[in-house]
Parts: sequence; C-alpha cells; structure tokens
Amino acid sequence: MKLTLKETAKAVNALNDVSKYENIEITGAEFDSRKVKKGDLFIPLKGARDGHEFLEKARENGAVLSLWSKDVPTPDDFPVLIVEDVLSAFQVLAQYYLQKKKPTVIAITGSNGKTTTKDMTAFVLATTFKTYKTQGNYNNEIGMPYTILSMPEDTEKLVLEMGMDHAGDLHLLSTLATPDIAAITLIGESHLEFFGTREAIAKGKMEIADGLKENGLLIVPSDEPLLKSFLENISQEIATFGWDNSADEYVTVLAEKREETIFQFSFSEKIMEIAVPGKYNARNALVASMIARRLGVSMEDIAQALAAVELTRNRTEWVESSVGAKMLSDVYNANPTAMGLVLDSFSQMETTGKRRVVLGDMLELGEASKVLHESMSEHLDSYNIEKVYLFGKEMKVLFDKIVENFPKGAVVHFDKEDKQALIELLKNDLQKEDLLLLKASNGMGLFEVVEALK
Ligand SMILES: N#Cc1c(NC(=O)c2cc(S(=O)(=O)N3CCOCC3)c(Cl)cc2Cl)sc2c1CCN(Cc1ccc(-c3nn[nH]n3)cc1)C2
Repeated sequence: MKLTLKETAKAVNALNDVSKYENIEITGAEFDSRKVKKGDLFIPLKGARDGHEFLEKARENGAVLSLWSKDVPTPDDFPVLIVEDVLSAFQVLAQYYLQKKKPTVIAITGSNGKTTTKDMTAFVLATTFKTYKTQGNYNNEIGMPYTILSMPEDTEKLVLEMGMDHAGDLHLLSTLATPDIAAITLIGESHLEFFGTREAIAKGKMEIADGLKENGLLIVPSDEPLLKSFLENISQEIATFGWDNSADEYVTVLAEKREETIFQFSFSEKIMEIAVPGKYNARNALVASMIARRLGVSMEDIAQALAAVELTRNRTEWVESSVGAKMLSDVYNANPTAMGLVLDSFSQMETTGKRRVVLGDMLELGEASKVLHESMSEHLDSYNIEKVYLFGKEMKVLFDKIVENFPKGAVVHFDKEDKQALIELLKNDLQKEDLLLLKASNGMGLFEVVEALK
C-alpha cells in the first residue's frame, strides 16, 4: 500500500490539523504492534487491551503515523490522526484505498471446510491476474479492512472472504467493499444459536448483496429454497449453481477418491479433477470456476489450476478425539484478543459433557507478556469451564492467578518440556461428551497434542 499522510488524514476525516507534519508516505497498516514494519500506520484497536497502550512498541518497530482516538490523551512527540473512532476510521481508510486502486472485488461467504471457495477462486484467478485474497480467518470487521490495506499495489483481483457471526455483519462488509461479484456458497447451520432459524441465517447471508455493484453478479445455490423470497428483491444479475440442470450451472461428480475428486461442469466437456476429496469441493470448484469464467479465465487455465489446488492449512475446525470428545484447535491468531474472544465463545457452547481448555503460551509479547497472560483470567470462569490445562512458562502467571478460583485440581500447569505428561493427563480426563479447546502460539506445538488425542 502507498498513501500520503495528507490523503490518509482526509480519508479518515482527521480532527486535528496535520499541516504541521511532514507529508510522509505510509506503506502499510497494522493493529498488532509486533507485526509493525518500517513505514506503517499503527491502528490502536481495543482488544484484550487497548492498542493505544502499545504505541511505543509500534514506534520501536517502525510505525511513522498512528490513528488516535479523540478520547485518549494525545502523544506530543509522534504524528497522529485524531479520529472519532479508530475502528471506523480503519474501515473508511480501507474503503478509500479500494476506491482508489479499483481492483475487481469478489466477495465470498459461507466458505468452510479445509480448502475454501475463497482459496480455490484466488488460486484459479492467479493463473491470469495479479490476485490477492483474505489470509487465514481475517474475514470480519477488523480482518477485512486489514486484508484490503495489505493488498499489493498492482492487485487486479481481490478475493475477500466475508465472515458472518451476527445479523448485520455482512451488510457492513458488503457496503465497505462494494463487490463486483458476490457468492453465497451455502446457508449451513453455523451460528444457529445466534440466528435461531435457518431463515434468519439465509437473510443474514443475503446481506452480502447490500453493497453489490449495480452491474454486479450474485452467485447462489439453486437448491436453497430459503433464499428464493430474498432473491426477488435483487436487481443485479443472478447465477445459480447446483447438482443438476435446475441450476444455471451444475457439476456432475464422476468419481470420489481418497485424494481427489473427478467431475464435469455443465459448461464444458472437459473431465476435471481436484486434488482434494469430497463432493462439496466439486461444488466449491464450480463456484470458483463460474467466477473465473465471468472474469475471462480460459477453461484450460481453470482445469490446470483446479488439478493443482493445494490443501490450505486446516481452518479452525472441530476434530474428534479417540474417545469421541470434540476438539477445537484454534490455530490462527495467537494474540491476547483472539484468546479472549475464543474463550468467551467456547464458554457459551452447548455441551452435555464438560468444557476443558488447553492454553499455551502466547509468544513475543515482550515485557507486557505477564499482564497479558494474567488478563486471560477475565475469560476463565469455573462455572463454565471444568478444567484448565496451562502449558508453557508464560502461562505460569495465569496458573498462579486463577488456581484459587477453581476447585482443587481443576487448574494444572505443565512446562513446555512436559508435553507428554499433558497428553497422558488429557487422555485420562477426556470423556466422550466433552468439548476441548486448544489455543497457543504455533511455536508451542499444540497440534502434536491434538494428533495424540485423535
Ligand atoms: N490486546 C491485545 C493485543 C493484540 N490484539 C490483536 O492483535 C487483535 C486481534 C484480533 S483477532 O481476533 O486476532 N482478529 C484479527 C483479524 O480478524 C480476525 C480476528 C482482534 Cl479482532 C483485535 C485485536 Cl486488537 S496484538 C498485541 C496485543 C498486546 C501486545 N502486543 C505486542 C506487545 C508486546 C509487548 C509490548 C510492550 N510494551 N512495553 N513492554 N512490552 C507492547 C506490545 C500485541
């Protein structure tokens, strides 16, 4: 990204007079001060802690400018853009950058499973265009602006995954990104606890069209009756996809093998293959191919790309333990905010068994590490969580802080070299109906614990 201080100030409607600052150029935007690079704009978001506390760390790492809330005392020796609300300013800046660079924007929601439709679409488009896509689970009101402001200067096609937790989420993301193509891959059942009914989920998903350009295209499943009534209010072009000729385009699965799926699209004689199993991936490939064809990618390029699609890193998804317990290893964001958020949602998850959490060290938190590990105590309540297994030397302070608030033996701590002992205890404790959350920085190697329990 390349933006001048002046145009950034204008875009975010800065409240302060920036004429006294040199009109420097910012080349990136970061809210995690550990990731700040030289030339970045720091975005002090409110997470587990208020990002404003971490300006010094951002400055050490090379930040040249910071957004700054009008409600926080202004630093007198660092250039800031004072704004009403930092998150809204972050989002408005992303919208400005998108309108300035004008890539084709493809918005996809409902993606799930190992190789998402977003990954496939980006992979196929990359055969022909300079393409950028959502990384990891950066698909919400914070992650999407981050994705937009991270796209390379010469991006031609931007593939944005739009996540939905609550009604209104996709309205915000769609009106921010104003997509040229929007795709709903499925309605699914996720978040039923928030939405109540599948109709409400369908209504929420349809919000992805709220910002769709007038000459845009909406791609939806043909076999989802719940969408029918909402589609009547759509003025833009609609294309449906499915398993048979009741859809505008459909896929016929010819063979499902352990490592690949063989199929044929309604719009081509070619026998296609994709290096991942599961007929739903043939459906995801159909959506990706409809998007790619619309944008001018040849069938040869589409076929070649699909045959080479790589399995992306497992998304945060449930795996079953050998005794039948459900395990969620949240592998993405190892920062205090994400750990707090996932503990809060895990604590509300329905279960007939017990909720158990394995929390490993969050690395590279410097001098703030102690207070940030201790702050996880706000997200651990013995009423909701049966047992807490803490793992790593940083987590010792959390152990000391919460051990008295839980029944005897309900909080245990292991040093990193005692991973085998942790595994043995979990094998001993886990029951069929239990839910187990595992979260730590990658470096703690919790995936070995998951593998051992599978
Ligand atoms: N709270 C908090 C912190 C972070 N939070 C986040 O990155 C964050 C992460 C998330 S998220 O949930 O991971 N996420 C983001 C993208 O989309 C999907 C969801 C969200 Cl939604 C919001 C925030 Cl604000 S990153 C981070 C923190 C606190 C510590 N920081 C590094 C740091 C370490 C030491 C010092 C220090 N200063 N002086 N001594 N030590 C300063 C900063 C790094």
